[in-house]
Order: sequence, then structure tokens, then C-alpha cells
Amino acid sequence: MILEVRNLSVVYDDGKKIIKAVNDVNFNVERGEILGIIGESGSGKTTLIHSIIRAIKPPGKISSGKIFYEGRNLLSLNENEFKEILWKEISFVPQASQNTLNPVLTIYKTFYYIAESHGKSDEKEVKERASELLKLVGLDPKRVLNMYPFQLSGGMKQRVMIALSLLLNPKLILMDEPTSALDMLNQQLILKLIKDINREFQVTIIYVTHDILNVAQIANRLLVMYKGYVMEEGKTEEVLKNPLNPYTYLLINSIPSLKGEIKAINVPEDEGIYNKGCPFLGRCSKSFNKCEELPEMRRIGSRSVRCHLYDSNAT
Ligand SMILES: Nc1ncnc2c1ncn2[C@@H]1O[C@H](COP(=O)(O)OP(=O)(O)OP(=O)(O)O)[C@@H](O)[C@H]1O
Repeated sequence: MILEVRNLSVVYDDGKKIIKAVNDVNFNVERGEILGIIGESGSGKTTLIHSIIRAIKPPGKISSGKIFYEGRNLLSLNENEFKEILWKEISFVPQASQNTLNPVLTIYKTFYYIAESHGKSDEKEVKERASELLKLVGLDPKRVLNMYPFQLSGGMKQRVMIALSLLLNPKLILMDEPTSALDMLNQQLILKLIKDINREFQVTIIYVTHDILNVAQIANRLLVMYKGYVMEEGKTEEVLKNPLNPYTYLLINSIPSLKGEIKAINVPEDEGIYNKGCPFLGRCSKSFNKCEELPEMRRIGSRSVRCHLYDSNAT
């Protein structure tokens, strides 16, 4: 196991409103796997992976929990200890990452500054490593290293971000919606690239998306989130073939035939009156009295599910 998230909760409290963005989340990430985290917009996916890289800013706050990376709790390391881990052990491809490249730096300088901040300031070595990585992601280093971000297409920028994430040979890469701003062809190319990187370098990947078809092509396991709660977890093919949680069932059955994006789920909107109980209570067609209590995560064979429908089967 490379990462272990235990009882993680995150709240945003601006003094007027409290949003419980991540609620008592528990999961493990096995070495070498691709874990897909799926859920609609607002389900807490970005907040969850920002917690891992300690990027939660006020009014956000990690209210409880531990995140163990190779046995060390990331949340209790001091700044210097954590700096040693970021990029070198764990790297991050952010959401809308095409817009996160510094517009006044050439691509080479961007590589150089990250390497330099981790004690690697030999220009020749950095250039060689950057060239090797750009080639790996299908870009011509001779052209691209001297270019500025505005001279690159969205697909090229996304490839640069993936190359950058590999710069210091991390063991774990967190990717937040890495294909969301790309056309279908580029999405498929990036997915193939991520799968190749995972296989070739044995890098563990956490891939966050609202696009279930997209992630199902590459993820070994899926974690389904709703309103900050994990609703279901299991091997990709098992979850897709036999979703246990009514929310997962709806997610899968809302896939339009041509494209996997979850645009709308064909159930009534949440009326917003259910502050306790199952988070999906307001929209679930299978709910019954017991659902007014929050269901615990139950283990069913190799799967886990949060739903009272399985109470009697719980082991
Ligand atoms: N900086 C912030 N201040 C206040 N609330 C926030 C902040 N960031 C996120 N939230 C709230 O936390 C909840 C979870 O948001 P988050 O961005 O983590 O979800 P998400 O599943 O990643 O959605 P998306 O795919 O749209 O990014 C939402 O209700 C969101 O409005």
C-alpha cells in the first residue's frame, strides 16, 4: 500500500455558511494501481486530493483525519519534510492544468525552476531530462522547450503538464480531470499516455473525474463520491457490471451512448432538506425509513458500499 486515507473530513467555513466538502473518507491506494475517483461536480473530489498535497486554503480546513504516505502521516510533517515529498514522491496535475503554466516562462524554464527548487540546478541535466520526458509524451523537445505556453495547443499543454509531473520520478501522481478541456481524440491520446506511464514506470495514479466512461478505460479500481461521502468502492469491472449503491447505478445508467460525461442524472433534484441520514436520501428511489440514519460503509466481498439496502448482507 502506498497511500492510506483515514477518517478525513474537510470543511469550508466562511463565517456565513459551513460546507462539509469531505466527510469521514477512508480508502487505500495500492502500489502500481490506477484508482479512479468519480462523482458529480461538487462531490468533493478536488478537495480530497488537495488535502493529500496539503493545498487546502482558508476558508477550507482539514477538520479531522490522517493521510499516510508510505507509513508517514503527511498532515503532521513540518514544511521542510513535506517539501521533500512534493514533486519527488507525490506530484500533481491540477484541474484546468493547461492554464497553470506560467505564461512568461518558456517550457524549459518551467522544468528548470521546479528541478532547481529541489536541488537539481545542472542546466544540461535538466535539459536532457526535460527532452526525454517531452519525447515520452509525444512532443518534439527541440521545438517545445523554447516555446511559451500561449504557443501550445490545449492538448500539448496537458502533455507538458504530465511530463512535468514526472520530472523528479515520483511514485504517486494525482491527476484532477486531466482530459476535461480536451476534444475526444486528445482525450483518448492522453488516456493512453497515462496508462503507458503507469505500466512503464510503475507509477501509482489517482485519477479524479466526473466522466465515468473515461476513467473506466484505465482505472483498476473506482471510488464513487457523493456530497463528500464515499458511496461505493470496488474493482472497475465489478462496479460497472453490478453497481451496489443506487447512486452508482444512476451514474452508470446516465451515460449517454456516445460520450461518457455525466451531464444530468435522471432523478429529482435534491430538495436540500436532508441534513442527516444517507446523503443520497433526497434523490434515491429505493429509500426506506432506515435511510434517515447515515449508513456506514459496509464490506461486501471485495467491495465496499454505503447503503442500508445491504445491512442484512453485511459481513
Ligand atoms: N474555496 C472554497 N470555498 C468554499 N467552498 C468551497 C471551496 N472549494 C470548494 N468548495 C465547496 O466544497 C464542495 C466540494 O467542492 P470540490 O471542488 O471539492 O468538488 P469537486 O467534486 O471537485 O467538483 P468539481 O468537479 O466541480 O471541481 C462544493 O460544495 C464546493 O462548493
